[in-house]
Amino acid sequence: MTVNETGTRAKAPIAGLAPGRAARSEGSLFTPTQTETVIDLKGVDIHYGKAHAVRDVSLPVARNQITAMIGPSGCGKSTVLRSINRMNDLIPGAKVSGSITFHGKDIYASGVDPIAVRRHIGMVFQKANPFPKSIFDNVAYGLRINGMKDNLADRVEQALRGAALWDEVKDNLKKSALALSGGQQQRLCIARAIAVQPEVLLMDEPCSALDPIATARIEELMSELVRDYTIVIVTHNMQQAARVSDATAFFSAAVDDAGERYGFLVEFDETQRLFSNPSDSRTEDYITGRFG
Ligand SMILES: Nc1ncnc2c1ncn2[C@@H]1O[C@H](COP(=O)(O)OP(=O)(O)OP(=O)(O)O)[C@@H](O)[C@H]1O
Repeated sequence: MTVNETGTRAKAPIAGLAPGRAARSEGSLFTPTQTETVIDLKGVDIHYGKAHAVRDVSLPVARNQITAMIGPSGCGKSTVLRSINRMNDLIPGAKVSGSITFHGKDIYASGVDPIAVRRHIGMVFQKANPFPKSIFDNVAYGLRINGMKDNLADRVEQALRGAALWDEVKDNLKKSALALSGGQQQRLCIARAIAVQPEVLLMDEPCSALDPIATARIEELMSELVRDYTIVIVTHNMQQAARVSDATAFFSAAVDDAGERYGFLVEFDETQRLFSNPSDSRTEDYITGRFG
């Protein structure tokens, strides 16, 4: 993603991205048609060492939509999310196979720089993780390391405005980020993520450490951000998925014949339909609380 003269976002290919590999699986049950597919997972398998943690996931992510991933603990939601911007590369023994494309280009192709991938596909974590630096320096961090140092103050302001935090911090930009409340810290992390103008934001349970008021604020913010960004969120909170997302992927876990536990995608559909009329009984059992 590059910033043009008017400050609007323009798509730019990631240097070194080659055309996508052939997909191995048959695709998911539902393809969002309203907007273009930005990220496309096809037949994705993820191992941690010998453990085959996630099996055969196919999932298209549509532009300017919120795609939610829900499911019981340990079914692989975070693992799949991390594979979308190559964060799993940082985990020793983690291996992703199958095809994950960004605008049709394979993000795992040789020659693709994972740091460039993460600049286009940013991430916000479960627990707000501001650096022990000032509010300004937290937001400026990614800009500096990516060489985006022109108009630094303006870019920081825009990111803080985009994360709905500017009015609360504009007079205290030199204050330590660690002095902010939990909800403010999470919005600061969102500002840090959007400062480098990514196209996609991955959010791994961004509200799980927040109180209901701070959670509502982040949910409201997500509905504003989705006008400019494509968002994928992992959440334990089904009500949250139902409230904020356009499409929902329900994951579950099973044990294979060898006794090994693995996660897989059960159903992917428009959020409203998945929650009101799921096509798989396992989804219905989960959303109605009968899962056991
Ligand atoms: N860093 C890691 N090293 C080894 N195994 C891991 C690692 N992270 C996750 N796993 C394993 O992969 C599987 C899926 O875990 P993951 O955290 O992706 O599930 P999840 O659905 O996000 O769970 P939760 O909702 O509890 O966060 C689990 O069996 C887990 O133990």
